[in-house]
Amino acid sequence: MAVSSPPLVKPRENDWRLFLKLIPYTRNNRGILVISMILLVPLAIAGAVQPLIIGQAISLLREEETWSFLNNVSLDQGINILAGLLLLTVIIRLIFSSIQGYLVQKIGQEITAAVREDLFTHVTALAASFFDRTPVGKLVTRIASDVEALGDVFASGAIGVISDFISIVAIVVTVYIVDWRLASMLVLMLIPVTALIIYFQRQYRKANYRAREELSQLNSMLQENIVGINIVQLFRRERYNAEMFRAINDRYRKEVDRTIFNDSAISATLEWISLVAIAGVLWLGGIFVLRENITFGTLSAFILYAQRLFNPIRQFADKFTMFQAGFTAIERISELMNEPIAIRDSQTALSINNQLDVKGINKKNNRGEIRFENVWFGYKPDEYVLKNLDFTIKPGEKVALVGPTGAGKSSIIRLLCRLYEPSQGRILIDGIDIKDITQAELRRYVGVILQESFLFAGDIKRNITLGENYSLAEVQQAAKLTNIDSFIEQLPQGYNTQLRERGTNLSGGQKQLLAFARVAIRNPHVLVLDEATASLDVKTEALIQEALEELLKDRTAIIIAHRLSTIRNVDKILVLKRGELIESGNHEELLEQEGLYASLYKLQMLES
Ligand SMILES: Nc1ncnc2c1ncn2[C@@H]1O[C@H](COP(=O)(O)OP(=O)(O)OP(=O)(O)O)[C@@H](O)[C@H]1O
Repeated sequence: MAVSSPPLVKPRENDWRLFLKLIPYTRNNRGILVISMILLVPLAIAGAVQPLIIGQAISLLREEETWSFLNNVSLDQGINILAGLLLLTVIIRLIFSSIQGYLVQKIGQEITAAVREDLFTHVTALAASFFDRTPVGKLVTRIASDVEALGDVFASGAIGVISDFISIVAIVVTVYIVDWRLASMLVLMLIPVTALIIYFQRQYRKANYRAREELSQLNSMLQENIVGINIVQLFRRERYNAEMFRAINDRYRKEVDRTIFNDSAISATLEWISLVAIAGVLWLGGIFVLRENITFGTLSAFILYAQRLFNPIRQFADKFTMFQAGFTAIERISELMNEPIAIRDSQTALSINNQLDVKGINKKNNRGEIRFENVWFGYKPDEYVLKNLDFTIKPGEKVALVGPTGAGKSSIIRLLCRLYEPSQGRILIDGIDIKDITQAELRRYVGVILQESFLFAGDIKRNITLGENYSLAEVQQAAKLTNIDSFIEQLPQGYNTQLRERGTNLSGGQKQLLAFARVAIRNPHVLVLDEATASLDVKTEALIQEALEELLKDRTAIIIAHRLSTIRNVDKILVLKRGELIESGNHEELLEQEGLYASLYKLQMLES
């Protein structure tokens, strides 16, 4: 359980480059995207002319110079026309902004859904070694809340920023048309504001990245404690773990505090500067009015502009903070997306389909041969757990792997199924390097039953078919073949009995029985049992052994068992010690050799 402070990972990729990664996701929504962009133009224009109309109304009342078409109408009529125009701009903004808001949210949701889907597909394709080093909570945070943060960017930010930008441009252009001197003063004030905002944004971004990292840790710890709740409670680790949780929680809170500080600093700067801008306009504009350079109406319009100019900037800044959070999210998501899929189907594998002849049409006599050719393997480079393994298992042969804990038995199975790849050497099935076989084909050919099988939430039938297209009759037949049909039928709803997540409403042995049916239905040519019967009681084990004899007929089998009495009848026993193959032969031969196997066997006999 890692509780140390995560290293500060500085944002590496250029923000806009990160953003460009999302462009392919807009493919299906280009039409809507274009419409929502077009709607921004009338929205910005309607917003920019409002202060002008109000300025004109004041000028009209003060009998100053106004737009020419107002000269020919009475004061009443003029005010009515201006009020009507103002109302029109309000209605345009109201209607267009709601349509635009809806469209943008819609695109945002679609993009996030697509990103989430891609991420899920990618993560599930990653090799076992990736999952060895990545905490589950971290992955869940990335797929769930980072993608959500990205969604926020689109839902309320992305197009909004463009909209704010267009509003700022529309206002700047309008003020320059009305009076360039006052306009220049306003624009000059934007420079220090922008500099300050950029500074606070940067700080925000860093703090936000750290906050997300801390959140990942928080979720990892939470997830670990929930999954391991039995151990936590049995060993009374509640207070100790709560203390660790408090430490991570505290670090998370501090980082979030920092983001809030920077966010508030931006709002405060803008609040302050917009007041200064209004004061500036009043001061300079007041001088111009006294010199009769400009009208009262123009001055009023400028005061409104000063206020309005900083409004979109404030929103711009607000959204920018959201953007920064979004960039952090994209960065973390793309880190995950860039994680290479270490074990891929090779071109050879893809080009020659059905090499292993899963259905067994061609190579009837030579099926299920396994060969390890000088195989070396380590989970970490240069720390070999399997050393120079070289053996052949003939078609139809039943072989047991025996050896002390940590000898490397399970690692052999993981290599055979290509969950990991050998550091050196080759593994061949029926004479074909497993690298040249698609993973789908290989895993169909080799059926594995582990000591503990994982069950998914859903019914029994689905836990056997795992979503593949098997009929109920086939499921029943597989259950019958493994002698577990009567167990399933006595469950309240038979094959439709709902299982809870991880199969918590079944006993360890019952879960194991389902695992047998799950493999039997797939009819693999090579069967691997990794301590598969260890959690069964003697009676059930006998039942399964009987079924196994049936199941193992004409198939190659590799059996790992600590109880040596269960493997006495196999054709060959391979004895491993610290990753090396030290003995091989059948039970009698090995007893005669009086090596490790003989001593292990005698020890177990004495115990029993
Ligand atoms: N995912 C992993 N990452 C790093 N090291 C691992 C990993 N899995 C196993 N090991 C190490 O590899 C060695 C062989 O483990 P393996 O599980 O193959 O042994 P085993 O013979 O099946 O043991 P057991 O009988 O206890 O199941 C052990 O020293 C173990 O610590």
